[in-house]
Amino acid sequence: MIRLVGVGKTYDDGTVAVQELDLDVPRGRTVCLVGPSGCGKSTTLKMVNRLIEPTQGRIFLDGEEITRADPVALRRRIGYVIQQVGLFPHQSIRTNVATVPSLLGWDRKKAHARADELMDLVGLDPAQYGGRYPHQLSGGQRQRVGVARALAADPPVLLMDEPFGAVDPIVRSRLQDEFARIARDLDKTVMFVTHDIDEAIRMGDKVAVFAVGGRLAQYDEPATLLGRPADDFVAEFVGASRGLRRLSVTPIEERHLVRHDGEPPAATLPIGSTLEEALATMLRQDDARVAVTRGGAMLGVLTPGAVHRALRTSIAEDDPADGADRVTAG
Ligand SMILES: Nc1ncnc2c1ncn2[C@@H]1O[C@H](COP(=O)(O)OP(=O)(O)OP(=O)(O)O)[C@@H](O)[C@H]1O
Repeated sequence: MIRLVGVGKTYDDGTVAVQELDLDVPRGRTVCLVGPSGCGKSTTLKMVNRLIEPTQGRIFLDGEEITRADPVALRRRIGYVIQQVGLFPHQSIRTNVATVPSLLGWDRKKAHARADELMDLVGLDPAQYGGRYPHQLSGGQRQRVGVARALAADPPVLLMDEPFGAVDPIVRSRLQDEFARIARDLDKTVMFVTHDIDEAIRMGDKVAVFAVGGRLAQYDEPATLLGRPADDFVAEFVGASRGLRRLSVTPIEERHLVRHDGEPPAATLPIGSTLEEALATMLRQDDARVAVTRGGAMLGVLTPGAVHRALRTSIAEDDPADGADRVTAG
Protein backbone atom coordinates (compact mmCIF):
# COMPACT_ATOMS: atom_id res chain seq x y z
CA MET A 1 0.00 0.00 0.00
CA ILE A 2 2.77 2.41 0.97
CA ARG A 3 6.18 1.67 -0.47
CA LEU A 4 9.41 3.57 0.06
CA VAL A 5 12.27 2.72 -2.27
CA GLY A 6 15.77 4.02 -1.53
CA VAL A 7 14.32 7.09 0.15
CA GLY A 8 16.68 9.63 1.68
CA LYS A 9 16.42 13.09 3.13
CA THR A 10 19.33 15.45 3.62
CA TYR A 11 18.24 18.84 4.96
CA ASP A 12 19.69 22.03 3.50
CA ASP A 13 22.15 22.36 6.39
CA GLY A 14 23.61 18.94 5.54
CA THR A 15 21.80 16.95 8.26
CA VAL A 16 21.18 13.44 7.01
CA ALA A 17 17.79 12.63 8.53
CA VAL A 18 16.97 9.49 6.53
CA GLN A 19 19.24 7.20 4.53
CA GLU A 20 18.48 4.75 1.71
CA LEU A 21 15.23 3.65 3.26
CA ASP A 22 13.26 0.73 1.81
CA LEU A 23 9.97 0.07 3.57
CA ASP A 24 6.75 -1.66 2.57
CA VAL A 25 3.60 -1.03 4.56
CA PRO A 26 1.01 -3.66 3.64
CA ARG A 27 -2.62 -2.68 3.14
CA GLY A 28 -4.74 -2.78 6.27
CA ARG A 29 -1.74 -3.13 8.56
CA THR A 30 -0.18 -0.90 11.19
CA VAL A 31 3.54 -0.31 10.97
CA CYS A 32 5.26 1.41 13.89
CA LEU A 33 8.38 3.48 13.35
CA VAL A 34 10.37 3.51 16.56
CA GLY A 35 13.81 4.73 17.58
CA PRO A 36 15.68 7.27 19.65
CA SER A 37 15.07 11.00 19.31
CA GLY A 38 16.29 12.52 16.08
CA CYS A 39 16.58 9.28 14.10
CA GLY A 40 14.33 10.43 11.25
CA LYS A 41 10.93 8.97 12.15
CA SER A 42 8.90 12.16 11.71
CA THR A 43 10.82 13.10 8.58
CA THR A 44 9.92 9.71 7.09
CA LEU A 45 6.24 10.16 7.93
CA LYS A 46 6.11 13.67 6.50
CA MET A 47 7.67 12.53 3.25
CA VAL A 48 4.67 10.23 2.75
CA ASN A 49 2.16 13.11 2.80
CA ARG A 50 4.63 15.48 1.14
CA LEU A 51 4.99 17.90 4.00
CA ILE A 52 8.68 17.20 3.33
CA GLU A 53 10.13 16.31 -0.06
CA PRO A 54 12.71 13.50 -0.17
CA THR A 55 16.11 14.31 -1.63
CA GLN A 56 16.47 10.76 -2.89
CA GLY A 57 14.37 7.73 -3.80
CA ARG A 58 10.71 7.18 -4.61
CA ILE A 59 7.51 6.76 -2.60
CA PHE A 60 4.44 4.94 -3.87
CA LEU A 61 0.91 4.96 -2.56
CA ASP A 62 -1.21 2.19 -4.00
CA GLY A 63 1.28 1.83 -6.85
CA GLU A 64 1.19 5.53 -7.75
CA GLU A 65 4.32 7.60 -7.28
CA ILE A 66 3.33 10.34 -4.87
CA THR A 67 5.68 12.99 -6.21
CA ARG A 68 3.49 12.96 -9.31
CA ALA A 69 0.28 13.40 -7.28
CA ASP A 70 -1.30 16.74 -6.44
CA PRO A 71 -0.37 17.31 -2.76
CA VAL A 72 -3.88 18.47 -1.81
CA ALA A 73 -5.58 15.48 -3.42
CA LEU A 74 -2.91 13.26 -1.85
CA ARG A 75 -3.59 14.54 1.66
CA ARG A 76 -7.29 13.81 1.29
CA ARG A 77 -6.35 10.15 0.98
CA ILE A 78 -4.10 10.36 4.03
CA GLY A 79 -5.29 11.24 7.53
CA TYR A 80 -2.67 12.83 9.76
CA VAL A 81 -2.68 12.84 13.55
CA ILE A 82 -0.03 14.60 15.61
CA GLN A 83 0.66 15.00 19.29
CA GLN A 84 -0.34 18.66 19.51
CA VAL A 85 -3.69 17.84 17.99
CA GLY A 86 -4.02 21.30 16.46
CA LEU A 87 -7.75 21.75 17.02
CA PHE A 88 -9.27 25.10 16.13
CA PRO A 89 -9.76 26.69 19.58
CA HIS A 90 -12.77 28.83 18.69
CA GLN A 91 -14.75 26.10 16.98
CA SER A 92 -16.86 23.45 18.66
CA ILE A 93 -15.65 19.86 18.78
CA ARG A 94 -18.32 18.91 16.25
CA THR A 95 -17.16 21.58 13.81
CA ASN A 96 -13.53 20.59 14.35
CA VAL A 97 -14.27 16.96 13.48
CA ALA A 98 -16.31 18.06 10.45
CA THR A 99 -13.44 20.20 9.06
CA VAL A 100 -12.45 17.95 6.18
CA PRO A 101 -15.98 16.94 5.08
CA SER A 102 -16.85 20.67 5.06
CA LEU A 103 -13.76 21.44 2.97
CA LEU A 104 -14.86 18.70 0.61
CA GLY A 105 -18.10 20.61 0.10
CA TRP A 106 -20.47 18.43 2.12
CA ASP A 107 -23.49 20.36 3.35
CA ARG A 108 -23.42 21.30 7.01
CA LYS A 109 -26.03 18.79 8.13
CA LYS A 110 -24.32 15.85 6.50
CA ALA A 111 -20.87 16.95 7.73
CA HIS A 112 -22.16 17.26 11.30
CA ALA A 113 -23.91 13.89 11.15
CA ARG A 114 -20.61 12.39 10.06
CA ALA A 115 -18.82 14.17 12.92
CA ASP A 116 -21.29 12.72 15.44
CA GLU A 117 -20.82 9.25 14.04
CA LEU A 118 -17.03 9.58 14.40
CA MET A 119 -17.25 10.98 17.91
CA ASP A 120 -19.24 7.91 18.85
CA LEU A 121 -16.62 5.71 17.25
CA VAL A 122 -13.79 7.19 19.33
CA GLY A 123 -15.82 7.01 22.52
CA LEU A 124 -16.99 10.62 22.92
CA ASP A 125 -20.73 11.10 23.34
CA PRO A 126 -21.65 13.69 20.67
CA ALA A 127 -24.59 14.99 22.73
CA GLN A 128 -22.28 15.72 25.63
CA TYR A 129 -19.10 16.86 23.88
CA GLY A 130 -20.13 17.99 20.38
CA GLY A 131 -20.91 21.55 21.47
CA ARG A 132 -17.87 22.00 23.72
CA TYR A 133 -14.69 23.81 22.80
CA PRO A 134 -11.23 22.21 22.81
CA HIS A 135 -10.16 23.84 26.11
CA GLN A 136 -13.15 22.18 27.80
CA LEU A 137 -11.77 18.69 27.13
CA SER A 138 -9.04 16.63 28.82
CA GLY A 139 -5.81 15.82 26.98
CA GLY A 140 -6.99 12.27 26.26
CA GLN A 141 -10.33 13.52 24.95
CA ARG A 142 -8.54 15.98 22.66
CA GLN A 143 -6.46 13.11 21.27
CA ARG A 144 -9.69 11.26 20.51
CA VAL A 145 -10.99 14.30 18.66
CA GLY A 146 -7.72 14.35 16.67
CA VAL A 147 -8.26 10.73 15.64
CA ALA A 148 -11.93 11.37 14.78
CA ARG A 149 -10.99 14.37 12.66
CA ALA A 150 -8.35 12.37 10.77
CA LEU A 151 -10.93 9.67 10.03
CA ALA A 152 -13.58 12.11 8.84
CA ALA A 153 -12.93 11.87 5.10
CA ASP A 154 -12.50 8.10 5.46
CA PRO A 155 -8.92 8.07 4.14
CA PRO A 156 -7.48 4.60 3.50
CA VAL A 157 -4.17 5.67 5.07
CA LEU A 158 -3.43 7.24 8.44
CA LEU A 159 -0.13 8.77 9.48
CA MET A 160 0.23 9.22 13.22
CA ASP A 161 3.13 11.05 14.85
CA GLU A 162 3.34 10.25 18.57
CA PRO A 163 -0.43 10.73 18.77
CA PHE A 164 -0.73 9.55 22.36
CA GLY A 165 2.55 11.02 23.63
CA ALA A 166 1.04 13.75 25.76
CA VAL A 167 -1.41 11.75 27.87
CA ASP A 168 -0.89 9.80 31.07
CA PRO A 169 -0.04 6.08 30.89
CA ILE A 170 -3.51 4.78 31.77
CA VAL A 171 -5.36 6.94 29.26
CA ARG A 172 -2.65 6.15 26.78
CA SER A 173 -3.12 2.44 27.12
CA ARG A 174 -6.88 2.80 26.58
CA LEU A 175 -6.34 4.97 23.53
CA GLN A 176 -3.89 2.42 22.14
CA ASP A 177 -6.37 -0.43 22.53
CA GLU A 178 -9.25 1.55 21.10
CA PHE A 179 -7.27 2.87 18.20
CA ALA A 180 -5.99 -0.62 17.35
CA ARG A 181 -9.61 -1.82 17.26
CA ILE A 182 -10.74 1.08 15.08
CA ALA A 183 -7.83 0.66 12.64
CA ARG A 184 -8.61 -3.05 12.34
CA ASP A 185 -12.38 -2.60 11.99
CA LEU A 186 -12.03 0.15 9.40
CA ASP A 187 -9.21 -1.65 7.58
CA LYS A 188 -6.87 1.34 7.68
CA THR A 189 -3.24 1.26 6.62
CA VAL A 190 -1.34 3.04 9.37
CA MET A 191 2.17 4.41 9.83
CA PHE A 192 2.63 5.18 13.50
CA VAL A 193 5.64 7.02 14.93
CA THR A 194 6.62 6.53 18.55
CA HIS A 195 9.80 6.52 20.60
CA ASP A 196 8.26 4.02 23.00
CA ILE A 197 9.16 0.43 22.21
CA ASP A 198 6.26 -0.90 24.30
CA GLU A 199 3.79 1.15 22.30
CA ALA A 200 5.39 -0.02 19.04
CA ILE A 201 5.14 -3.66 20.07
CA ARG A 202 1.58 -3.27 21.19
CA MET A 203 0.30 -1.34 18.18
CA GLY A 204 2.39 -2.61 15.30
CA ASP A 205 1.73 -5.56 13.04
CA LYS A 206 5.30 -4.79 12.05
CA VAL A 207 7.87 -2.56 13.71
CA ALA A 208 10.64 -0.58 11.99
CA VAL A 209 13.48 0.24 14.37
CA PHE A 210 15.48 3.28 13.29
CA ALA A 211 18.98 4.12 14.45
CA VAL A 212 20.34 7.66 14.62
CA GLY A 213 21.22 8.97 11.18
CA GLY A 214 18.02 7.58 9.71
CA ARG A 215 19.26 4.04 9.24
CA LEU A 216 16.67 1.26 9.35
CA ALA A 217 18.15 -1.21 11.81
CA GLN A 218 15.40 -3.85 11.67
CA TYR A 219 11.93 -4.29 10.17
CA ASP A 220 10.03 -7.25 11.55
CA GLU A 221 6.99 -8.49 13.39
CA PRO A 222 7.09 -7.70 17.13
CA ALA A 223 7.77 -11.28 18.22
CA THR A 224 10.72 -11.57 15.84
CA LEU A 225 12.10 -8.24 16.98
CA LEU A 226 12.03 -9.36 20.59
CA GLY A 227 13.27 -12.86 19.83
CA ARG A 228 15.90 -12.11 17.24
CA PRO A 229 17.17 -8.53 17.38
CA ALA A 230 19.26 -7.93 14.24
CA ASP A 231 22.19 -6.31 16.04
CA ASP A 232 23.42 -4.96 19.37
CA PHE A 233 21.71 -1.63 18.83
CA VAL A 234 18.28 -3.25 18.42
CA ALA A 235 18.93 -5.66 21.31
CA GLU A 236 19.73 -2.74 23.57
CA PHE A 237 16.82 -0.70 22.29
CA VAL A 238 14.23 -3.44 22.87
CA GLY A 239 15.74 -3.75 26.30
CA ALA A 240 16.81 -6.27 28.84
CA SER A 241 13.22 -7.05 29.76
CA ARG A 242 12.37 -8.27 26.30
CA GLY A 243 11.46 -11.65 27.80
CA LEU A 244 8.70 -9.89 29.70
CA ARG A 245 7.59 -7.97 26.63
CA ARG A 246 7.08 -11.24 24.79
CA LEU A 247 4.09 -11.90 27.03
CA SER A 248 1.99 -9.55 24.93
CA VAL A 249 2.99 -11.07 21.60
CA THR A 250 3.05 -14.78 22.41
CA PRO A 251 -0.26 -16.56 21.83
CA ILE A 252 -1.43 -19.44 24.00
CA GLU A 253 -1.01 -22.69 22.08
CA GLU A 254 -2.31 -26.18 22.81
CA ARG A 255 1.17 -27.44 23.61
CA HIS A 256 1.37 -24.99 26.52
CA LEU A 257 -1.65 -26.46 28.30
CA VAL A 258 -1.69 -28.96 31.13
CA ARG A 259 -4.42 -31.52 31.63
CA HIS A 260 -6.78 -30.92 34.44
CA ASP A 261 -8.39 -33.30 36.89
CA GLY A 262 -11.39 -32.47 38.98
CA GLU A 263 -13.10 -29.11 39.08
CA PRO A 264 -12.20 -26.93 36.04
CA PRO A 265 -11.13 -23.33 36.72
CA ALA A 266 -13.88 -20.71 36.55
CA ALA A 267 -11.90 -18.31 34.38
CA THR A 268 -11.69 -19.08 30.66
CA LEU A 269 -9.83 -17.66 27.68
CA PRO A 270 -10.05 -18.69 24.04
CA ILE A 271 -7.01 -20.38 22.53
CA GLY A 272 -4.85 -17.80 20.73
CA SER A 273 -5.21 -15.20 23.49
CA THR A 274 -1.84 -13.89 24.63
CA LEU A 275 0.17 -15.03 27.62
CA GLU A 276 -0.21 -11.49 28.94
CA GLU A 277 -4.01 -11.87 28.94
CA ALA A 278 -3.59 -15.21 30.70
CA LEU A 279 -1.40 -13.69 33.39
CA ALA A 280 -3.75 -10.73 33.82
CA THR A 281 -6.68 -13.15 34.21
CA MET A 282 -4.77 -15.15 36.82
CA LEU A 283 -4.02 -12.00 38.79
CA ARG A 284 -7.70 -11.03 38.96
CA GLN A 285 -8.69 -14.07 40.99
CA ASP A 286 -7.57 -16.38 43.77
CA ASP A 287 -7.47 -19.49 41.56
CA ALA A 288 -4.24 -19.11 39.55
CA ARG A 289 -5.51 -21.37 36.76
CA VAL A 290 -7.28 -20.48 33.52
CA ALA A 291 -9.27 -22.87 31.35
CA VAL A 292 -8.42 -22.49 27.68
CA THR A 293 -11.21 -23.15 25.21
CA ARG A 294 -11.89 -23.46 21.52
CA GLY A 295 -15.45 -22.84 20.36
CA GLY A 296 -16.60 -23.18 23.97
CA ALA A 297 -14.97 -26.60 24.48
CA MET A 298 -12.18 -26.80 27.04
CA LEU A 299 -8.78 -27.80 25.64
CA GLY A 300 -6.79 -27.76 28.87
CA VAL A 301 -5.58 -25.53 31.66
CA LEU A 302 -2.93 -22.86 31.86
CA THR A 303 -1.09 -22.53 35.18
CA PRO A 304 1.56 -19.96 36.20
CA GLY A 305 4.18 -22.67 35.71
CA ALA A 306 2.85 -23.36 32.23
CA VAL A 307 3.07 -19.64 31.35
CA HIS A 308 6.67 -19.60 32.53
CA ARG A 309 7.52 -22.67 30.45
CA ALA A 310 5.72 -21.29 27.39
CA LEU A 311 7.69 -18.07 27.63
CA ARG A 312 11.01 -19.83 28.14
CA THR A 313 10.29 -22.11 25.20
CA SER A 314 9.40 -19.23 22.94
CA ILE A 315 12.59 -17.36 23.88
CA ALA A 316 14.65 -20.49 23.33
CA GLU A 317 13.09 -21.21 19.94
CA ASP A 318 14.02 -17.77 18.70
CA ASP A 319 17.41 -17.55 20.32
CA PRO A 320 19.00 -20.88 21.20
CA ALA A 321 21.92 -19.09 22.84
CA ASP A 322 19.50 -17.61 25.34
CA GLY A 323 18.71 -20.69 27.31
CA ALA A 324 17.26 -23.45 25.12
CA ASP A 325 19.12 -26.09 27.06
CA ARG A 326 17.77 -24.73 30.30
CA VAL A 327 14.13 -25.17 29.38
CA THR A 328 12.90 -28.30 31.05
CA ALA A 329 9.56 -29.98 30.84
CA GLY A 330 7.38 -30.77 33.81
N1 LIG B 1 14.10 21.44 8.93
C1 LIG B 1 15.20 20.82 9.35
N2 LIG B 1 16.43 21.27 9.04
C2 LIG B 1 17.54 20.63 9.45
N3 LIG B 1 17.53 19.50 10.18
C3 LIG B 1 16.34 19.00 10.51
C4 LIG B 1 15.10 19.62 10.13
N4 LIG B 1 14.07 18.90 10.63
C5 LIG B 1 14.64 17.86 11.28
N5 LIG B 1 15.99 17.91 11.23
C6 LIG B 1 16.96 16.97 11.78
O1 LIG B 1 16.75 15.70 11.16
C7 LIG B 1 16.95 14.64 12.09
C8 LIG B 1 15.70 13.77 12.11
O2 LIG B 1 14.61 14.54 12.66
P1 LIG B 1 13.16 13.89 12.88
O3 LIG B 1 12.27 14.95 13.40
O4 LIG B 1 12.76 13.17 11.65
O5 LIG B 1 13.50 12.83 14.02
P2 LIG B 1 12.53 11.96 14.94
O6 LIG B 1 13.09 10.58 14.90
O7 LIG B 1 11.14 12.11 14.52
O8 LIG B 1 12.81 12.60 16.35
P3 LIG B 1 11.88 12.77 17.67
O9 LIG B 1 11.60 11.39 18.19
O10 LIG B 1 12.77 13.56 18.58
O11 LIG B 1 10.66 13.50 17.22
C9 LIG B 1 17.27 15.31 13.42
O12 LIG B 1 18.66 15.30 13.57
C10 LIG B 1 16.75 16.72 13.26
O13 LIG B 1 17.49 17.64 14.03
